[in-house]
Amino acid sequence: MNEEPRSARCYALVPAAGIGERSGAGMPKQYVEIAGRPMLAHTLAALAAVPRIAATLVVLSPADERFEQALPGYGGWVARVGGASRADSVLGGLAELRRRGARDDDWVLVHDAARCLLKPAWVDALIDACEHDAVGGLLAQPIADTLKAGDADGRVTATVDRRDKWAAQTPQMFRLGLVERALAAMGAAATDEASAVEALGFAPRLVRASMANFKVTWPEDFELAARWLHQVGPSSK
Ligand SMILES: Nc1ccn([C@@H]2O[C@H](COP(=O)(O)OP(=O)(O)OP(=O)(O)O)[C@@H](O)[C@H]2O)c(=O)n1
Ligand SMILES: C[C@](O)(CO)[C@H](O)COP(=O)(O)O
Repeated sequence: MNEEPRSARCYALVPAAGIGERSGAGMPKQYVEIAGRPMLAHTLAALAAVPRIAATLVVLSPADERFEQALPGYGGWVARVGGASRADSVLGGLAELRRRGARDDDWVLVHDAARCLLKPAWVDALIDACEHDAVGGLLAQPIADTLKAGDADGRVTATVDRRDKWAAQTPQMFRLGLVERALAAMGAAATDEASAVEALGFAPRLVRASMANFKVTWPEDFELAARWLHQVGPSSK
């Protein structure tokens, strides 16, 4: 079938099919209320405030029974195609984007549901930096602390040179065709999209964001995120 010519679009894909084990919340952490709204609602609001994103797809677990109650009336794209690993969930979402008309050369910005402090301005900075790039890239933050390697007993085994080290964040922005091929090749071992793309021999662009774009992972992170949202307010710019 011949496809109508059009310029590349930007889609967002939000993997939200995890169980949040490390958070200790006793429920998938994306539904824990932070500053009066489920974490996932904050994340989706930030993406919705980026006009260059044509549509956002939320990837849920097939067993998810909370979404409709947590985000009543949500009008965006939702698909219950999550898998056992984050990479599986993203791959399921990419196939769903194709079913909804996305093409090989469209950009996909994969963003963790668990990074609920995202600011639209950081997403715009990522798109500005990557939309004419041959590979794509990711938000990231240079490491500010001295970096240690440790053993199973919690003892330092080495101090690691941090000068060229960055903490990878999301969104991570790649062409649909490239990131799909990369994740399919690497499978569940890919903890982010960039590592899969790197394994194909490409060098994704690092786009500096902020430590505030942290991933709510541990129990204490909920309070940190709530304080931020109460003091700074929801992500509108
Ligand atoms: N099988 C999976 C695992 C993770 N994720 C999503 O990937 C993002 C980042 O993963 P992480 O912070 O590790 O979340 P969880 O897997 O839920 O947490 P944990 O590892 O503590 O169980 C989250 O938005 C999570 O919902 C997903 O969609 N599908
Ligand atoms: C994608 C990610 O947030 C980049 O830092 C991270 O790799 C997710 O890791 P997790 O193992 O799912 O916590």
